[in-house]
Amino acid sequence: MATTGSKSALFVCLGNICRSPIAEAVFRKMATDAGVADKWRIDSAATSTYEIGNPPDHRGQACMKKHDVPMKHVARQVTKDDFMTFDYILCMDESNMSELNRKAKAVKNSSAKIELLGSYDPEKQLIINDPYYGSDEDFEKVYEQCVRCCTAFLKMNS
Ligand SMILES: N#Cc1ccccc1-c1cc(NCCCN2CCCCC2)c2ccccc2n1
Repeated sequence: MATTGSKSALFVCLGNICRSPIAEAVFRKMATDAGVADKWRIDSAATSTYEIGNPPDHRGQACMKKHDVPMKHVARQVTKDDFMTFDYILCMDESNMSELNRKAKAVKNSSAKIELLGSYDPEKQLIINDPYYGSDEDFEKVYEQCVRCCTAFLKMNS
């Protein structure tokens, strides 16, 4: 019997051009491949205003093309509405977490569960580090961590 429950996940990082669009795209491909994409609202956002309106970083685009994962996103900053409408807000590091918790305090009825995406990693790599000043290798590590974490997160919510 088809379940009607729909769920929602917002992936967040500092600029929404490196880590969170990769996580969003990886999770969307997994949900699609599992035949449950229509049950999910999936998006990504930034804690900062640094890159609003920009596409994902070219190094991340190259990484995703290499792994045949479609990625199409325009950077945006997290909104008060996000805290009221998403079930999960999944972020990358402690700085994202503290910034999100600070923002959530200013939202009257914030209901989203704010968690580190890395808390789902079976290899226990809790933090997904910012690759902005890094190499293609660092983007590959972000991708591998997102695959492990999104696999576990989808399984837990299926
Ligand atoms: N900040 C920091 C930081 C610290 C350690 C490691 C990486 C970063 C870092 C720096 C970025 N943009 C350069 C500075 C931006 N300007 C900072 C001052 C206000 C005006 C904007 C990033 C942009 C997009 C995604 C991730 C980024 N991450």
